[in-house]
Amino acid sequence: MNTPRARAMLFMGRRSHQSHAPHKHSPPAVANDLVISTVDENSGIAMLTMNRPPANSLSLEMNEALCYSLKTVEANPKIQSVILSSTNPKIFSAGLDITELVAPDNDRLPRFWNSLQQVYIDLYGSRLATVAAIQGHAPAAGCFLAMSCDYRVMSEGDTNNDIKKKHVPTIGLNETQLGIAAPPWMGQLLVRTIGFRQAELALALGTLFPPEQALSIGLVDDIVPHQQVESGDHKLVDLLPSQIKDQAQNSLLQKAYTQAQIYAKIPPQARVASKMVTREEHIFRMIAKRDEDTQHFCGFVTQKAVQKNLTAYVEALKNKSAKK
Ligand SMILES: CC/C=C\C/C=C\CCC/C=C/CC(=O)SCCNC(=O)CCNC(=O)[C@H](O)C(C)(C)COP(=O)(O)OP(=O)(O)OC[C@H]1O[C@@H](n2cnc3c(N)ncnc32)[C@H](O)[C@@H]1OP(=O)(O)O
Repeated sequence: MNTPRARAMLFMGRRSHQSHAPHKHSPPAVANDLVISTVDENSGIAMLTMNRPPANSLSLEMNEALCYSLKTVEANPKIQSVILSSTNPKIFSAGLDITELVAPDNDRLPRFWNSLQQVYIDLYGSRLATVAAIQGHAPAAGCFLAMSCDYRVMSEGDTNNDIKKKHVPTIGLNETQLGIAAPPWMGQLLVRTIGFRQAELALALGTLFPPEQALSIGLVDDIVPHQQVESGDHKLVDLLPSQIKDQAQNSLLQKAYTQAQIYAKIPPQARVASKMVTREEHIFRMIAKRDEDTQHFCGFVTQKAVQKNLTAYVEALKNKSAKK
């Protein structure tokens, strides 16, 4: 697998194993509205908008929809950049769908984990320039999605004095707060993003960072004030479906779009080659340990003590939501 040809194919949007019979890790071709895809061939920019209410949590189907949408956009040679965003103004993604982990089905659990691994392989190794537009919370695997992109722009949130309207999003790998640990490849992604010591602290404490702190440690590349702008000055907004059009008229997506334009102007071969330099080793190391990682995950999650923690956590989430 780790040959020059396999490496090049990974980053050119094709997987070396796809030329053979369907591989057990290949996500099935799914088409649904869990991820809304908007493509503007004139600018070379596309947008994938996560649309799984209430929290864009990552279920098996959501992971498959993300991979499918990304691959479909990648197959269009006119597209060079993609923006990853959310239809929920307050949540980018709440991370793994915790209900997948509670009293799991023996057959579905490894398929679920494989689908998450595939999101990492496809997104972190995409030939496209990827920009995360983080409008709301991005805990755990929500943070992982953002870290798998090339650039992260985060909204400062609504710091309105009215406490009811106030909303400050946070981002980070908070797994230890749930009594679980981020898998090695996810934790390593944090190390690669913010450096060893900051990551060591953040992983142990399960820190969720508000936008300014996230910027200061390099977890995001830019933050923008929460504000509406009069109108989009780019064509992509005009193409968006009505359900996200209003939301798109904001400074966050404008900024993400500007960054996507900057990437789209770089000669693609050079941009992709430079991405390979920093990412291929990490991706291939994960692929080599993929089955081991799945076994470890399934063994860990099905432990009695872990099940007890997770059940209590889901209960607490539901109670909190019911009290609103
Ligand atoms: C060495 C170790 C090797 C292997 C390890 C093995 C295994 C470990 C696996 C580790 C990987 C973990 C990665 C993860 O992603 S774990 C998931 C972590 N996610 C969270 O902790 C986020 C939980 N959610 C929240 O904190 C809040 O919901 C949030 C801040 C995102 C938004 O808050 P808000 O107040 O706006 O909304 P809520 O009312 O809380 O929620 C709205 C509804 O959404 C449901 N919800 C929220 N999050 C999830 C989720 N992650 N999964 C499923 N459902 C979720 C919530 O229940 C509400 O639903 P309703 O009750 O209204 O129906």
